[in-house]
Amino acid sequence: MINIVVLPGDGIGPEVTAQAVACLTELSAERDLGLRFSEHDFGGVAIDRHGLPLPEATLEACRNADAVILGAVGGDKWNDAAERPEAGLLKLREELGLFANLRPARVLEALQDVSPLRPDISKGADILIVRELTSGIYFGERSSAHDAASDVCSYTREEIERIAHVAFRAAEHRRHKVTSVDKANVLATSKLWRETVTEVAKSYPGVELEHMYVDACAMVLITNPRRFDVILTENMFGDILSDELSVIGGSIGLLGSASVGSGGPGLFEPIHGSAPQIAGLNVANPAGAIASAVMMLEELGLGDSGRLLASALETTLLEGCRTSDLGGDASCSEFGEQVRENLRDCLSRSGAYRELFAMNRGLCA
Ligand SMILES: NC(=O)C1=CN([C@@H]2O[C@H](COP(=O)(O)OP(=O)(O)OC[C@H]3O[C@@H](n4cnc5c(N)ncnc54)[C@H](O)[C@@H]3O)[C@@H](O)[C@H]2O)C=CC1
Ligand SMILES: CC(C)CC(=O)C(=O)O
Ligand SMILES: [Mg+2]
Repeated sequence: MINIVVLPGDGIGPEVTAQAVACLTELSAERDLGLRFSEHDFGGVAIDRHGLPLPEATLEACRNADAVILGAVGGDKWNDAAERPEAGLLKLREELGLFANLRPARVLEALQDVSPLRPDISKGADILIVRELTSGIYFGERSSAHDAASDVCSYTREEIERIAHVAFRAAEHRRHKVTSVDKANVLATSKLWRETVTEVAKSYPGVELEHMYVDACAMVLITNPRRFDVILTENMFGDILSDELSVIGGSIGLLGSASVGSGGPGLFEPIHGSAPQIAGLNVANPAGAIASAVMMLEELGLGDSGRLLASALETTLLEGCRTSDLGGDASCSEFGEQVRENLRDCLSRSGAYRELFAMNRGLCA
């Protein structure tokens, strides 16, 4: 049995996670994966029901899980809460030791027409952002008085080393290039970042390292995205750059992510937020949540099943099924149902192949 905790969260979170979980449920039944799901309160909905965004029971369930699926949290409704929903998310990432956030993005041929960039600029762009997730300014001390406020940004060498290793290892399986993004012309943390990444790079002679300032990177992402393979960066820069990157491929609704770290359960969530303006309308794009489910299957060692789901998702987009963020009129649930339809197709073809291989093996024995 594989125990998956589902945290639907707020806004469009429940709508998109429902589609991802429905895909996984079908896949699990067909391939006998033994996935078992349990839902828990998290974010604004947990503030309403329990007075805080990350109740102890939810945290305990996550700690005991094999993987955690999250929708998104937050919304203006909780602006004045003692602890905001987003604070619960930071705490969950920290408690689970999830220091590495992997955010892959590709410009799919099927969606080239919705990329805001000219095809000669964006065609074939394929980038992995490796974002440090449990340190930096989001985790530093905060102070706030009537006329002044401060947020402290700090990094240790060890925190930079471990995330740098993740990026270099990923690049070894991709196109062998890491662009480390910082603001080392100004920030002390960035100077340490650059020095440490340069040192770590020596252990990966087959991977090219370049350094780039974050302001320049924001510009190059939209003028020449194909020059990037793996982008390695700190927490806040990675948060901002990944939203920018998502638009190159058509919509923020497309991107999934995996947060992993110290060997416990990973957290799998789309990169977008709770999009309160479109919540409850059944129009959100669930592709990012489904892409996160694909990453979860890979992380659980179920890569074959992950590839089937990825293929069903890509076929759905190829067929022209699109939610409104991509200029289409499919609803969130219609898009999810189409992915499942294509998944059934992939499953029956993979079943036929399995039978054929078994027959071949029999013939060759
Ligand atoms: N991981 C998380 O739980 C995150 C939570 N948030 C929270 O979400 C709330 C809203 O934040 P925003 O800045 O508005 O960011 P957002 O990502 O929720 O929305 C930005 C824009 O993208 C659109 N959008 C987002 N996801 C979409 C989808 N799946 N399909 C179609 N359109 C989509 C929204 O309608 C909006 O126009 C805030 O409370 C914020 O703190 C923001 C980012 C991540
Ligand atoms: C609470 C925020 C840091 C969430 C967010 O924007 C993200 O992780 O992308
Ligand atoms: Mg973000």
